[in-house]
Amino acid sequence: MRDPFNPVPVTGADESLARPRVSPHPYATLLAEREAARAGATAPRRDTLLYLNAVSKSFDGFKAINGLSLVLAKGEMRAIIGPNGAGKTTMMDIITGKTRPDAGEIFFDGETDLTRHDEAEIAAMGIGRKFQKPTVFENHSVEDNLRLALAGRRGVFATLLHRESAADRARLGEILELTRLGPKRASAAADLSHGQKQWLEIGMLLAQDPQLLLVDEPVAGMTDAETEETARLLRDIARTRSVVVVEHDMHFVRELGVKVTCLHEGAVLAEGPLDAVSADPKVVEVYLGR
Ligand SMILES: Nc1ncnc2c1ncn2[C@@H]1O[C@H](COP(=O)(O)OP(=O)(O)OP(=O)(O)O)[C@@H](O)[C@H]1O
Repeated sequence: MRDPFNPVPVTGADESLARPRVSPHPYATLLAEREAARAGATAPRRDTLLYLNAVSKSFDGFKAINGLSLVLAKGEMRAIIGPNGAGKTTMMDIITGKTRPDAGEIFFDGETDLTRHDEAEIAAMGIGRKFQKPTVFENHSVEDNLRLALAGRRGVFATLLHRESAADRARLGEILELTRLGPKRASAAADLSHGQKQWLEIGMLLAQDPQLLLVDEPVAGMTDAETEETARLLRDIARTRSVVVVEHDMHFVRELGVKVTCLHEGAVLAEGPLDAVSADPKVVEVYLGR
């Protein structure tokens, strides 16, 4: 027979089911509410690859980054523009753990708090950074540069003992094709053009299979043809991973055809399609007022 005040049947097998229902303790209710609030607060960052909220960083009292908030979706490519000193490099330094922020939140892939990790850990998590100047091994062939990068995670001894697997060979072929360096695979890196060296370095980063690639002024010093090819290359890369590109060259940014964030004095001044951002009077003023 069922207890009319307790619809749970008394079976005897599980005594917990037989206990009468009581209202939760007010403290339990408070905890549940807090948990729900926390889940609500973290919901927006779950769908994002990179989440910066109210990030600040001062150098000797000067606010290089000042309440910067930025959200990058999984699989998104974003162009970051802004006049000299806007905080673009400092932002990249903070994301990659080279510089620690004074305040603010930075989450990677929804849940990982980047402010609790150092540079090496952040790189190992899948955030690759391409600096402006290419740093390839000049005396090695294109292929060997990529092989070293592919083997990078194994460590030096393991690399020396390692025999190239079919998977590595396939990946090498993919990266050569993606970076437009297939015909140059046997050439020494020293013999590549400036643009090709940049592509090789991008290929070396791809060998680490990053989820997020940060690229600092990739087309500085490139020919117009190389600049256009780099835009295509980055668009190809962004099919499988997220990319943040810092760039001054507006022709190149237009070629990328992605959402643009304009930084100024360490915060976001404007965000949206390039045409809208470049027509924004605030943006025009900071660029013309330089
Ligand atoms: N380590 C540091 N010590 C002191 N000041 C710094 C340091 N790093 C950056 N700054 C200052 O912070 C501000 C932002 O610099 P940052 O290099 O991030 O700008 P940027 O947008 O990358 O500029 P650019 O386009 O010229 O590379 C600048 O005023 C710079 O002088």
